[in-house]
Amino acid sequence: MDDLSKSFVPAIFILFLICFLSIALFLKKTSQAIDYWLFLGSLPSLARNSNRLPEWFTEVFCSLGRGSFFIDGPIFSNLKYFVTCHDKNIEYILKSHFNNFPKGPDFKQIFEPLGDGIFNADSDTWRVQRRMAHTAFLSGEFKNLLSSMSRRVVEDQLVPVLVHVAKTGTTFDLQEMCWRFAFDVNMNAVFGIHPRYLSIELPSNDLAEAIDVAQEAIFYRHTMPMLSWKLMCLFGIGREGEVRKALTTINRHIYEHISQKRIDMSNGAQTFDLLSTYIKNIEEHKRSTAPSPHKNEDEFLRDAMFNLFTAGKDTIASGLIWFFWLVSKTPSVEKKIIEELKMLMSSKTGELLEHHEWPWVFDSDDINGLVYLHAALCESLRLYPPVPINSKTVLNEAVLPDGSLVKPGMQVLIPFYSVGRMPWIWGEDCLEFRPERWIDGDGKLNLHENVSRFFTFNLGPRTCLGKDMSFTQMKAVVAAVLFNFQVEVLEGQHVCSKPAITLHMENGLKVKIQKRVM
Ligand code: HEM
Repeated sequence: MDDLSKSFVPAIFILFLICFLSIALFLKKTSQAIDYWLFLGSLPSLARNSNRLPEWFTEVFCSLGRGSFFIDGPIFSNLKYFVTCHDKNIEYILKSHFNNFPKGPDFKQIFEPLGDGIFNADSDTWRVQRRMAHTAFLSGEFKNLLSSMSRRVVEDQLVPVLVHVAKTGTTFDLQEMCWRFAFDVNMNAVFGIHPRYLSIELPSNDLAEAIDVAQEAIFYRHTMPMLSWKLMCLFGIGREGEVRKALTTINRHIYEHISQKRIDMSNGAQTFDLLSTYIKNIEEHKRSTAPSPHKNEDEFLRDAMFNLFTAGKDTIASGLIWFFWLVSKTPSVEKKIIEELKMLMSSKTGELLEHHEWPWVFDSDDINGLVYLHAALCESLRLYPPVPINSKTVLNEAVLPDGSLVKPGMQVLIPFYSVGRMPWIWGEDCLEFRPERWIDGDGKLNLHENVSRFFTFNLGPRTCLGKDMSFTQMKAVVAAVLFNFQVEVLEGQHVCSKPAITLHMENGLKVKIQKRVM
């Protein structure tokens, strides 16, 4: 063979191989509803859809017609995601084989502003946090505080603001009101503080703003290679520079609240917020002989409180805003909610509706038992789960109930958003807002039937601790708003979700309200 042929043969072989791989990969691309590129894997698809992951995952599941798929990163990277909305897989990962699916080291680094708080912790650190939080949430005093405080914030802050905008006929952003409400209620519940962020003047609040900055940066960390945001963090530039400043503000506020609380408690103040409960718990522990589980008490309290606060604030606001939007598009549901509230009011007061005082605020204990309102909230949380995607890391290789093989170090993504939108889980009418699916033939809530497919509050040992608290707060707001006001969502708005860890609206929800005439 001459020299020319010698160099031609390998070149032709390589060309043939490339053609073969390209055709194979092209075929894979067209059959999988998610692009697969030579060398790059599915990274281009992931990047293109990174600002609409919940919607994109839902589209992929529907076009594949099955509940799981893999996303491969570039050929030489170890990036590999397993995405699943298969109900049996979810139960396996979150419940029956919970220990094999921790949050993992990457999660902890991305969410490092949360410190060692409950969201960011695994194994023993998590167990300590979970035990303390569980005790605090279950206490009768805390539950009482929560229901009286939800009513107070609605009565003293939310309703007066809404009466004001109704009288002036002003257009306003309902999402912002929900944010402000959730901020105030959770400051009360966690720190025992009354910031009045929700008031007619719509004041600014540096803590609220700093938390938003930190949360946004955490979200964008998910979309970048770790090395790049870590370098930005090291040099304090871009979003990472803003996070540094935001964290200084957040820490200053939280440490101030902790030391003020200690002073108040040593002066004999009786408070039942979560911070007080934690401090009492730590003091009791010190009196026992057991070694303290906390290296630095204030740091422990800072992490614990910051986690509890962020857990409650954004989720409640998100749950509320999508609910109001769905109700505005479904007048039949609104009508039934108002009928239920009217009946409650008449039964409580014996008054004729025409004579009731306006605005009217319900007691949390009374509205907690309303069946249709509860069903409507569950239905909205199914379609718009405030935490749209949960993520876990695989510890040991496992074969999941649908036969998928997951390997150590792989990231598992569970899009709760998609779970609520799969016809094979919720039926062909899964995209309809139909609270009736939560009510049985006897007119009672059939939560039991939905327990194995409604994952909005997570499942298993890490189930949300604030579920009851969330319903109490959301019902208090919904009852006050819908019973007293007619909410008109302005036409022509583009309502879509914002890329974030919790599901918010990108452009808010502009509304006008007026007094409801019964
Ligand atoms: C509609 C409102 C809410 C929804 C949909 C919701 C949903 C969730 C979800 C999906 C998780 C699991 C997160 C994960 O594993 O990373 C979670 C955990 C948690 N939630 Fe909620 N949540 C809501 C409101 C609240 C409120 C008001 C609180 C009270 C402060 C709260 C406290 C917690 C806590 C402490 C955890 C951590 C549980 C653990 O890791 O052991 N949540 N929640």
